[in-house]
Amino acid sequence: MRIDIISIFPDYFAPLDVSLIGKARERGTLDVRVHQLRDWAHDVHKSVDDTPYGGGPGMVMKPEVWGEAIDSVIGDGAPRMVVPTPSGRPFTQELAQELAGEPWLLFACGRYEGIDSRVVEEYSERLRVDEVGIGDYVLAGGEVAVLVMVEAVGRLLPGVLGNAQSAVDDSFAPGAMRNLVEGPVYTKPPVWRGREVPDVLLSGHHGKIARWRRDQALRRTVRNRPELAAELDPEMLDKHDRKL
Ligand SMILES: Nc1ccccc1-c1cnco1
Repeated sequence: MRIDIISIFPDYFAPLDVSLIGKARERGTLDVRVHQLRDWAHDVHKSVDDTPYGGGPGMVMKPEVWGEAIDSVIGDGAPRMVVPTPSGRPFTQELAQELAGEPWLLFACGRYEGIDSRVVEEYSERLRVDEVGIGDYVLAGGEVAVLVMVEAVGRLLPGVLGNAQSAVDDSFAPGAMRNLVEGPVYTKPPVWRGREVPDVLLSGHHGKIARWRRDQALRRTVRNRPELAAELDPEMLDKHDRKL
């Protein structure tokens, strides 16, 4: 997979040089290219934003600069374009799985009050463009959102995770864990400050362990994410005697 990121803060993406994503880049599984938007700003101040039409606070990123940058980066190609924005569709594990199936992604990182809306309009005629939010809070720019999305997508690519099974067991993963968060996890020592690991996990009985884990996942989902629990099959909740 190729990923292009256009931003006025390319250094924000240094974390993509390390850990899982860094190794996937070294192996060639992932080809991440970060571009400085200002390279396509031609005035002496390399300005990329201006005051919003209609007035109001903040600044809006200029369409000309973005148009030149995107045209230069994609050429005649047609990557799937993702624009992080607080007003976008929610980024979910399902969307991460979908994006992980794409051969080429282009992330357009806006800052300030956003990118002139004609940029999405322009490229929606030629590319699949998704405006995507990572949560209901305000960031200074899209860079952090892109880091979140690249990590969530990158770890789903073949060979990136040491054990492909863990992607299946992930919280929210489609299939058995859909609308469920993961339950508690434990490792050695078996007793720590007088606190013991649940016996079932030491039993070696895989069926019982699987049932216990699912029960714990249900309990935690009901406790921490009641809105997800509400989506679960009521039979599952009754069977596990779940009380909100
Ligand atoms: N607040 C923001 C500002 C700029 C670009 C993205 C965001 C964002 C994305 N998801 C939540 O917030």
